[in-house]
Amino acid sequence: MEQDELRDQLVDPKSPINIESLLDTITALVNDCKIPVLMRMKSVDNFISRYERVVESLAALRMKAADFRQLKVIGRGAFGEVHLVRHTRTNTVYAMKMLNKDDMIKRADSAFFWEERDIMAHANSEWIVRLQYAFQDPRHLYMVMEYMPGGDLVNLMTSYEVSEKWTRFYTAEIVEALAALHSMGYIHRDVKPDNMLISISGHIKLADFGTCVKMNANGVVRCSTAVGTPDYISPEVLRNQGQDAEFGKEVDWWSVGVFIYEMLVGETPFYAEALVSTYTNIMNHKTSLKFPDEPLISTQAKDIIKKFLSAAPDRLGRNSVDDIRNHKFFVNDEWTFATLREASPPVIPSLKSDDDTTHFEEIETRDRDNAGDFQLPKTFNGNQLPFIGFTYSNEYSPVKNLLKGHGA
Ligand SMILES: CN(C)[C@H]1CCc2nc(NC(=O)c3cccc([C@H]4CCCN4C(=O)Nc4cccc(C#N)c4)c3)sc2C1
Repeated sequence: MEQDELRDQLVDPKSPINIESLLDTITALVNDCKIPVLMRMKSVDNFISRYERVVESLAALRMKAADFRQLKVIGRGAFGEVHLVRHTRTNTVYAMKMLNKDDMIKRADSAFFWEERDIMAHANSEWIVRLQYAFQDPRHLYMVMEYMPGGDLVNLMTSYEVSEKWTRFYTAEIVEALAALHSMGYIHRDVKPDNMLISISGHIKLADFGTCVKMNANGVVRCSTAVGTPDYISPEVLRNQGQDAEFGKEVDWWSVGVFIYEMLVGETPFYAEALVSTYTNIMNHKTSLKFPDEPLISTQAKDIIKKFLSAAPDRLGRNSVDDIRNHKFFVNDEWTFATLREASPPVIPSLKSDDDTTHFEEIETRDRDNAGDFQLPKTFNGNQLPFIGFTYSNEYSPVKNLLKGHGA
């Protein structure tokens, strides 16, 4: 490998040997070896005494949680929370997602975050929430993302009576967001109003990509675990519980059908008290899909819902997104799919300040006795290895500039 080719690799955010990944590696090795039992071995003890100080000074130079002031908890998921934070150096607010490494190691579930990191880091799309930084410490992964002060569409649906006009706008924006994600080669698999966030301008962005999976060359994924939220899950993903299923991006278009129905009717089409009944309704969607007499729903709205909530081979969007864009449901006199970004959204969030969180539900802080549940491993488990390479910064860090010969 030539000299300048190696240097290019060291500064390429997509290279597995970029400088951030190499610094992650030495940090992970020290943290995984700094265990009393292991340090009885001469080689480990010598290594730690040479590198422990180096890694500590490195951590002080790199991005860390202490660089951000925690303002409010604005969301919670299976392995962590999202906090509204303010970056002390730049005074900018961000949404910072923290994932607990212990939980992921314990449940052997420590790979799902790569898709989320890569999509938000490299999408470069106005339809996808942007990742500003990703970093880590021995206990957590951190994703510093743009703050979406309008909250999610669940919050909007509980705050307003959503008209067909509004539904048309938000559906069109989600169609463009999913088209962007699919064009990157990913399927979302958990499209639901919770993952549709409203920006300061009132336009929508897709968020929470933990369930995303990369399509193969034929545009399908083989994966048995049924991922997603019951109400929005497609029949083909449900049917192949456990077995090795093959499905494509049309699973996301099914969820859009559920979303349109929910915005217009006020509840999801296959909802039932018992989860197993919801599944039955989804499997029998041909007969279970019903439209109530109230509220009145236009024929074109019913038509597009039926075309999304149909069997995978005939589902709208299966062949091309244009089949969706050309559906008569979207015909209106204010915008087209080409001018959507310039159209004025139904709701422009009213905000008193850059850290206004009124559009987010109150979340009780979970007082986890952090000290309690963290025990030092007894031997080398390599618990830090799954997270090497996660660190990312979308600006040139001083180190990268140095390597590129631009000076500090
Ligand atoms: C089972 N395995 C395979 C994996 C399947 C996928 C998966 N996803 C997880 N995900 C989480 O553990 C998690 C943690 C915090 C927040 C959130 C979301 C859910 C609530 C809000 N949220 C979110 O991402 N919000 C967000 C995102 C971006 C910007 C803004 C703002 N403003 C807000 C999710 S854990 C896990 C296990």
